[in-house]
Order: sequence, then structure tokens, then C-alpha cells
Amino acid sequence: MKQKLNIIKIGGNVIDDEKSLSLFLTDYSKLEGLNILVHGGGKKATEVAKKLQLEPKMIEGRRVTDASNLEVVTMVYAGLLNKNIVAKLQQNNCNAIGLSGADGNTIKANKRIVKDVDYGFAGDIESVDVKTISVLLENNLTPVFCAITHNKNGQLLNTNADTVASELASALAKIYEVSLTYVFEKKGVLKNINDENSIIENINLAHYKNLKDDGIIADGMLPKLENCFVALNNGVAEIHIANTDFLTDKNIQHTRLIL
Ligand SMILES: Nc1ncnc2c1ncn2[C@@H]1O[C@H](COP(=O)(O)OP(=O)(O)O)[C@@H](O)[C@H]1O
Ligand SMILES: CC(=O)N[C@@H](CCC(=O)OP(=O)(O)O)C(=O)O
Repeated sequence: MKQKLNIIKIGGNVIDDEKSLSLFLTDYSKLEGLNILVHGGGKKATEVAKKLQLEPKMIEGRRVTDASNLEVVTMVYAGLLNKNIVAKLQQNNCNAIGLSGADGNTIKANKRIVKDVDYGFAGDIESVDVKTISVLLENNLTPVFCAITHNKNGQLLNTNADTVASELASALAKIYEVSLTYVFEKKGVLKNINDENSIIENINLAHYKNLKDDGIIADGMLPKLENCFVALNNGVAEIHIANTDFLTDKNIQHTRLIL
């Protein structure tokens, strides 16, 4: 039987709220078993970019990353946010180790190529080094991944954090029973973005496509859900989209992805 592995991703709105982040990290540190944390931080990167008079540009939830914005996201994700999260986990006696995809060559990516859109130094993941990551896990370390990867040719790439989480989950599902959870500031995927309680409890691919066509799902929720279906198809055992309370109460209302 495969060993269980929890992969949890937290987004920019949770990270940006000091109290919410602190509570989340306290709960996270109490989790048992094997755990990986993936964090975004898009909100902070946008704030810092604007201070530097750079104009942030997002297309379908992904950042168009020119050379200057790549410097900003590297400093914000792989530096400020990653190291703060690791320090807070260490404070809670969780032996965290902060990583970008370049560290230990854990995540190799290629420049994102999409017809008609030049995303600059944005990356799509090519491979995940399951062996190196499992060595860390089996030595009681908790990897904390940020949204920076590399192409093994000296180039760092900005990679959507939801994608980092789903690609890690997909790759690690070969040797672990993986539970993937996207934690964000809302209670789940909502039927009405203005109604916090309009949670859609189960979503399959056909349902998702209808919700997208109707404009009910938009912005950052698009890459999140697309990534979820990729992971489900790759053998990830369970995927949930929930708010921070889900960590301590698995019965709380939230969204579950189904095939
Ligand atoms: N139907 C929906 N339900 C919930 N959130 C939605 C929906 N459609 C769009 N969104 C937006 O998607 C955002 C989540 O994506 P994103 O900002 O990338 O979050 P994160 O940083 O946590 O990954 C929500 O804050 C919300 O504004
Ligand atoms: C290519 C790309 O879009 N990268 C993302 C990485 C950070 C991220 O995904 O942050 P959240 O999870 O907080 O949205 C970005 O720069 O916004």
C-alpha cells in the first residue's frame, strides 16, 4: 500500500493577510505524516512591481513575465515569502525546507508557449524529480515550494503556483497516495462570486466547462481548476478547494473535484 502524502497550496490572499497566514501555518505544523506546502504570492508581487513602476499584466490568471518582472517575482516568491514561511514553520517545530524548482533540480520547466500570447519568462513544467523530493520527505523534512522553476540552462521561470502544486501531485502520485488541497480565502468554488455561501460541492470536467462558458468561473480560478483535472487524470487520489478552516475540519463545506 502506498504511503499518504498531503500537498497543500496556499494563495496570495492568505499569504498577504498576516493573521490568516499565521493561523494557517500553526495548523499546518500540526499535520501528521508526509507533507508538502506550495505557496503563491501573486498579490505581493503585484504590489512590489507597482512600487517599482512596473505594470503587472495577467492573462487568464497567469502573469506575463518580462525580465524586470522576473526579478521581482524571484525576490518576492523565492526570497521574502518563501523564507518567511519557512521561518514561521520552524518556529512551530515543523522542519521545513524552502525550495524553488532550481534547488536540487526538483522542478524543470520550459518557457510557456501559447499561440498568440507571449508570456515572457513564464514556465510550464516538464519534469519533477520524485526521488530527491522523496528523500527529503523520508528524512522528516517538509518541502516548501515557491512558484519559481528553472530550465536547467540557467534560466529561472515564473510558474503558476497552482500548476506547481498539481504537477508535484501528479508526479508524486506514482509513489504516494496523494491528497491535494488548494487553500484560498473563499470557502470553495462559488456559484455566485458575491455570495460566500454559494459553494459548489462537487465539480467534474463537463460541469467546469459549463461554468467557464457561463462566466461563473474566471480569473485565477481558471488555472486552478484546469490544474486540478490534470492532477485527477494523473492518479491523484483526492482534490479539494477550500478555505483555511479545512485544515482542522475536513467536514466543513468546500469544493471537491471529481472525474
Ligand atoms: N466561481 C468562483 N468561485 C470562487 N472564486 C472565483 C470564482 N471565479 C473567479 N474567482 C476568483 O478566483 C480567485 C482565486 O484565484 P487566485 O486569485 O489565483 O487565488 P490564489 O492566489 O489563492 O491562487 C478568487 O479570489 C476569486 O476572485
Ligand atoms: C506565471 C504565473 O502566473 N505565476 C504566478 C505565480 C504566483 C502565484 O501563482 O500566486 P498565487 O497562487 O497567489 O496566485 C504569478 O506570478 O502570479
